[in-house]
Amino acid sequence: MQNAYEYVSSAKLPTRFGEFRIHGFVEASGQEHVALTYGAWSEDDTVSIRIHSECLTGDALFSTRCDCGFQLERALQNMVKQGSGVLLYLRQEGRGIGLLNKIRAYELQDAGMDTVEANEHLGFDADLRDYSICKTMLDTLNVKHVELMTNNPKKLKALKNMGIDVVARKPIDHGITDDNIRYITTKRDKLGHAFDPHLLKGD
Ligand SMILES: Nc1nc2c(ncn2[C@@H]2O[C@H](COP(=O)(O)OP(=O)(O)OP(=O)(O)O)[C@@H](O)[C@H]2O)c(=O)[nH]1
Repeated sequence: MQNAYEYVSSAKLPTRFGEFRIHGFVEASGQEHVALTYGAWSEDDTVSIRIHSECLTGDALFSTRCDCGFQLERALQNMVKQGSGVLLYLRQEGRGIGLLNKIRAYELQDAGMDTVEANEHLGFDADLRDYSICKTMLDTLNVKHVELMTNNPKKLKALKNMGIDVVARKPIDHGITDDNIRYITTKRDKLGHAFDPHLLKGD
């Protein structure tokens, strides 16, 4: 493989929400990522996108410890409702520390630490994610102008730094539960996420 990131192949992906296409990408390290697309656009259009980092527990195992699964579902539903959109699904589990380290971090959180303290106790930064593959993915999918579904300012900054025109941010305040309210307020207070204060009034 000559480039740091490469497109591999695409196929139909029917889902419970509608029929998407799935596009595979690989890093030089061998790490695999996927994008889902719904509908069609041209280069001048602003496309609604979600960049979502892997969360096996939330996305596939129905966990309510975090808001990940709720946001993933809402993002796909939004794309279908709007008639088009792109999901960049990045395989950087646990904000980059990996699945088993996330479970170690959960054990520390069960004993009283917050999500940032737990990462740091394990010797990791609070957030180890890298968004550089998004440029290859968006270029391959002919997306130049985006509306990003996120509450995370780091994702907006990363896209702008790689030359993507971020036209707007669309909040994705979905899936706040009693189980994840501390996780969400810690994201707001320590990681800089934007949340509608009305949704967090009970914290
Ligand atoms: N280390 C760690 N990672 C977690 C924890 N809970 C969830 N995660 C991970 O956090 C990441 C959340 O990713 P996203 O949903 O893309 O993004 P976000 O930073 O919350 O930003 P939004 O776009 O606003 O949702 C996933 O990789 C999850 O696996 C936790 O307690 N500790």
